[in-house]
Amino acid sequence: MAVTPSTSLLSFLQRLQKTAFEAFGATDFDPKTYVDVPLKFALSVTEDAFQKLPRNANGTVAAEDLKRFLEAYFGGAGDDLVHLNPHDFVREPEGFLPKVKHPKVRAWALQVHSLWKNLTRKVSDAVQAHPDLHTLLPLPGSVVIPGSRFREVYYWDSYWVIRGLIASKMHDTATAIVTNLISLIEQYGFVLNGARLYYTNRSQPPLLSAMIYEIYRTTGDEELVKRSLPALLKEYEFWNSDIHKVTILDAQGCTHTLNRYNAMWDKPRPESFIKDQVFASNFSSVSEKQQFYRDLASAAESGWDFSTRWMRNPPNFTTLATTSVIPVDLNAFVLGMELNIAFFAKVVGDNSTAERFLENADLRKKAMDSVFWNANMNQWLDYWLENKCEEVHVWKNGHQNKNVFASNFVPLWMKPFYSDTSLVASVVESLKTSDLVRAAGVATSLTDSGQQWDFPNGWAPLQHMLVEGLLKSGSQEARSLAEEIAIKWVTTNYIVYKKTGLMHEKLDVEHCGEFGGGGEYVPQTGFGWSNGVVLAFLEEFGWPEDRDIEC
Ligand SMILES: OC[C@H]1O[C@H](O[C@H]2O[C@H](CO)[C@@H](O)[C@H](O)[C@H]2O)[C@H](O)[C@@H](O)[C@@H]1O
Repeated sequence: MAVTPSTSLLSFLQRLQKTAFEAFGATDFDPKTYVDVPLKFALSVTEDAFQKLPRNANGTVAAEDLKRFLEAYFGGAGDDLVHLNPHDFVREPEGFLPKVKHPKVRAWALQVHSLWKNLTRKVSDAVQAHPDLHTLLPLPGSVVIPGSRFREVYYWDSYWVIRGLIASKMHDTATAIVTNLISLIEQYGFVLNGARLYYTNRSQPPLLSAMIYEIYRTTGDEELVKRSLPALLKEYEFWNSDIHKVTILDAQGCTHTLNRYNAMWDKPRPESFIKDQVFASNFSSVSEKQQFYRDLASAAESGWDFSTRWMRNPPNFTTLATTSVIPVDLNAFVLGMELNIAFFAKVVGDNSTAERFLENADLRKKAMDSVFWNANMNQWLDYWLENKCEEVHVWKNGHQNKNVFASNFVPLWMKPFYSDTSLVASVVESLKTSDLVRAAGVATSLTDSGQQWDFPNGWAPLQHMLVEGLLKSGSQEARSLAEEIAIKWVTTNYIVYKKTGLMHEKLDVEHCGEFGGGGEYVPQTGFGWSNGVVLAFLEEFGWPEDRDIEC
């Protein structure tokens, strides 16, 4: 199985992380900080000084000594990404959110819009000059980061950041993000989870073609389409290579090819090294540990890190088996990629590529109908593989995951599904009665596991995909449900912002006006995709003067 080699810089920073954990203790400890800090001197010099630190009998370093060492030998985490004033930012762009009439909501939307200034960064010249001293990867253009501990650009977050930037009329900043992601494909063959050395072993939900589609739809930038197409074809190969590909023989005897998440990593994630090792200590053999680490990193590749969606026996975390799941949403995203590539190929006049990708999309649609669709629940369900090593898996009814997740409705975001009127009617009914739609938005799942991609958390990207899918269907009932969800989501973001002065990464959809929690790090603020989705919803639905905004 493919594994990306580790580097001596990462191995050293992992040792530093462990030493810091022992010296400073668990309270307020964020392991990611210690793999993000830039080195001031060559690795050999830094390692040498680290070796010479005084240690007590059990090998730990005193907190004061470690603090002094950190100050002398490292910059601050995030110092190597410098703030940048986006040149296309204006305080109130012409034509900004024309349907938002309520003065309070409009004033808040302008504040959210102004957050792009806080979140826009450029990789410092120091990284370009000495990449060996940084885990941050050099990028050609400006980026928009999610915020707080997420101080680098992320793949799928960027889609919703771009949707917000488009509402903010910041097309150049949006294009610069795409240019960076394309440069990652050129160098690594795929878009990384994020632009850090420790993310080079995995991707994230593939939405680059959707970003380019949205920018093209707004700007008509054919040049962008032309230079993106080769990179998209390369990315498509990555997702359809052996590690991500699964073949299924369905109940009618037809063979289908679908995709799964599968990170090229079988060690603890450097950014969460200690926690991963503690969980892996439940396994005795090396191969079991390696498989568990691969499944952890693959859950990170899915963007849903972590969730009962990937557990054989939820909520037991050590039963995580992401690579044994064929995920509904991933295949919907790849279907979208196929349609977008076909569209772009037409734009540049490459008709044979367009034809080929329309055929691929058609085959994937059939595969999704056959493997995921559950006509009793009127949802698309993830499929659990019995034995991952089989060349061809024989489809079995009992292997669909009957638990309800927001991802079970993501195919509705894609044209072949939202344009089927009778299908839409049954899916809308299913979503309404699913229990997912709560006081403040759509829940991620119905299981309160303590993991962040589960109940009661609601995430901006999930709200947006469902709302947009419902809207695009054109059905009146679907539109009403879309508007109901969007109003709930905007309201809870507004109230939380008024209470805390911040935009949050995830929200508690059971309680309007509360932010979310759970998972392996403290709740983060900033926050790229939340800002993007609020602006996109306000652009679409507006906010009338006579509608109060309260929980
Ligand atoms: O450090 C732990 C994990 O954090 C990231 O995941 C979460 O934040 C991302 C940025 O907003 C988001 O894209 C992802 O959906 C979140 O779950 C990171 O992507 C993981 O790889 C990392 O292990």
